[in-house]
Amino acid sequence: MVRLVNLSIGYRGKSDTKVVAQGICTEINGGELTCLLGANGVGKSTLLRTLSAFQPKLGGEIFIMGRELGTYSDKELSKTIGVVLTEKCDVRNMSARELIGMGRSPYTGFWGTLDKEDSRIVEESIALVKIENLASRMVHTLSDGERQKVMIAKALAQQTPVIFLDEPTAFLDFPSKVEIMQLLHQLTRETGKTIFLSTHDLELALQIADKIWLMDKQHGITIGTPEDLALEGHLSSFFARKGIVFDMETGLFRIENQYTSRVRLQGHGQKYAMVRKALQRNGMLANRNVESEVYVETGDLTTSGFRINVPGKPVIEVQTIEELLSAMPAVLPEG
Ligand SMILES: Nc1ncnc2c1ncn2[C@@H]1O[C@H](COP(=O)(O)OP(=O)(O)OP(=O)(O)O)[C@@H](O)[C@H]1O
Repeated sequence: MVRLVNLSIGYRGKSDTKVVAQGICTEINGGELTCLLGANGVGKSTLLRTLSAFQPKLGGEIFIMGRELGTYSDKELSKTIGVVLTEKCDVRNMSARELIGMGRSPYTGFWGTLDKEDSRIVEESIALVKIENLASRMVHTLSDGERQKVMIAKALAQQTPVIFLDEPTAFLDFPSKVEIMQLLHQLTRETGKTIFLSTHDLELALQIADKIWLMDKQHGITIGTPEDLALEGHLSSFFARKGIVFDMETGLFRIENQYTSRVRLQGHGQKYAMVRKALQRNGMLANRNVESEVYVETGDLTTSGFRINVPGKPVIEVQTIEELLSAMPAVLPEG
């Protein structure tokens, strides 16, 4: 669907040229959700803007459905690529439904009058993004997240085979982030669309994307399924920062804890997992393999409370993890 041949992107100034990335040779497949990840300023927006023909490339070629981007007319382009960028659109006196209707403009006549079929597609797009409640609102009264959803609906109404989105989940609350990513993923599956988006929502991308592009100043762009990137060590090295570790078991990142003491746990299931999490968050390395004289019986969901066992002392029983956390420092030697 999208093929990049030796693409260079960046900014041509009057006296100098700023190259943001070069030598990009790769493809974006149809029917797949591809997520572009990278640190602030690495060039994600520049790449998306270049692929959307909003800014000129520095060199190389961009083929969209077999044709070089430069050979498309504006009208052809608007029937081929739907774009959702981060720039705020300054529209006043227009309802969300009317703005979404503008997604139909490549198909309507000069006056932009929507026929029955256009209106049906607009309503369908509104329903897909689940913003029926926003459709009649004026665009300038919407919150950032609400407006973002409207822009996504507009891109859907445009019915293009390719959609590029720059940080579509940036302003959304967590359930909306998940919903939008799932919707985009489902669209690639059901309609064979090519959807390429940039995001800082790492965890979500790793769980939902078919392909991940890691963009990095040092290595350029590394591409693969989230799982291949994990196995090949790209994810851990890409996000190698103090305090962040890639957990191979879950395939997700977690915050590294600094442990000052250790304690053995006995138990299983959810209660075991939550006790482990709480103790580790508080600097106590805790699991069933740790060797320590003091140990905590977490029990399971059929038992109540938690039991702290200290050699030579009566068992301490507590009811909540909060109580457990306050009791532990007094019974646990450091180190
Ligand atoms: N108009 C411009 N002229 C010159 N340089 C620019 C211009 N716009 C952006 N840049 C620079 O290009 C580089 C890439 O910026 P870009 O906005 O593409 O990064 P990004 O990966 O999208 O970042 P973020 O995650 O913060 O949105 C940065 O160094 C930025 O300062």
